[in-house]
Amino acid sequence: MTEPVRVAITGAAGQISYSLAFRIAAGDMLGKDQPVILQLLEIPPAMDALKGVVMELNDCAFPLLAGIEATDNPEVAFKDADFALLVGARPRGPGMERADLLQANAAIFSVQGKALNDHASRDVRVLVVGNPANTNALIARENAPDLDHRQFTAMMRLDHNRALSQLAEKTGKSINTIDNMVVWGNHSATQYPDLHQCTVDGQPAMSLVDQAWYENDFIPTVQQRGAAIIKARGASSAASAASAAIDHMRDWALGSDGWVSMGIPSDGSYGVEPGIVYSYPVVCKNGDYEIVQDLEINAFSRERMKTTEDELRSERAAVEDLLG
Ligand SMILES: NC(=O)C1=CN([C@@H]2O[C@H](COP(=O)(O)OP(=O)(O)OC[C@H]3O[C@@H](n4cnc5c(N)ncnc54)[C@H](O)[C@@H]3O)[C@@H](O)[C@H]2O)C=CC1
Ligand SMILES: O=C([O-])CC(=O)C(=O)O
Repeated sequence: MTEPVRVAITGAAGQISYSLAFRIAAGDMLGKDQPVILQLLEIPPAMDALKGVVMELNDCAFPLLAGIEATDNPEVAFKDADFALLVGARPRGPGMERADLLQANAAIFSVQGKALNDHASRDVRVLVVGNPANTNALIARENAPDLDHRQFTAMMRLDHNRALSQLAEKTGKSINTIDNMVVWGNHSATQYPDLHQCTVDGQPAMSLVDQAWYENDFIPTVQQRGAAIIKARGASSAASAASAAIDHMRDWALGSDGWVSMGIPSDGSYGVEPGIVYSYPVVCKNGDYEIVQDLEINAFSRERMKTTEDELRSERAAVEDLLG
């Protein structure tokens, strides 16, 4: 029998986790032959609700679920964790931008970065979902000096999947026919979903759509999708966010089928300020990720990549005091 791995989830009694924890326990993230121990973190007022989640997880009788730890102590939740999904944070409501959550949520990620540094497996892979995800990942990482920067990533996969879905719908083709989708930058309204590298059924995507649809429909729809869901549902995306988190971690651990978008520490590729957590096209293999290099970037793309980079620089400046 394969040894179980430890998967920590924060905000475990929240909306996203209500989907996420069950899918991980079912084997959707790490495969149908990999047992998992779930280490669930909540804040004290939500511990009763978390008890209910644990009861339901048990009631599913998942064969791969080798244990559950429910706690309000980050040091316990992250102990020996191989994977950490940092979901717990306040979500935005109607009319807010994700950056409005910066002050409310930033402190959570400095505490959790320290706890990961001191207690997690030395190979822990961290995905930050709680918003504003990129800058929260930066805060967590800067508080974990003993871990490699590359172990801290932010979720851009929901944006990537939204872009795939919009393009599939527009072209009438299935998602499987689309390759080389890219979303650059911040998980915010400045993100830049880029179709210049993308193909549908082997044909350049930009030859299948007109520039007006690309600029005035596709880009803003993907950028504003989170707000559209909040307007429609009265609450932020939950099942689709959980699904994207599973995609992100699965690909990182087991390898991606082509390009995916991940928020990762910039190494200066494409002229982006080193250190900020910026979304790049990456290929995952052998448990690691590598930025897709040498793409041709036209003036239209360059301008948008810069706008979202500038936003990340100003978010970083706003939390300077929390950076370790
Ligand atoms: N990166 C992305 O693509 C997406 C990010 N999000 C973000 O994910 C976060 C969670 O969203 P939901 O699950 O819908 O919110 P929710 O409010 O339903 O759940 C959040 C949970 O986190 C818990 N929590 C708060 N502080 C905590 C702490 N210090 N430690 C552990 N748990 C803590 C709360 O008690 C609550 O149960 C929000 O910030 C939301 O904006 C949501 C969708 C997509
Ligand atoms: O929009 C929000 O606040 C939640 C989120 O990050 C998303 O759905 O992309």
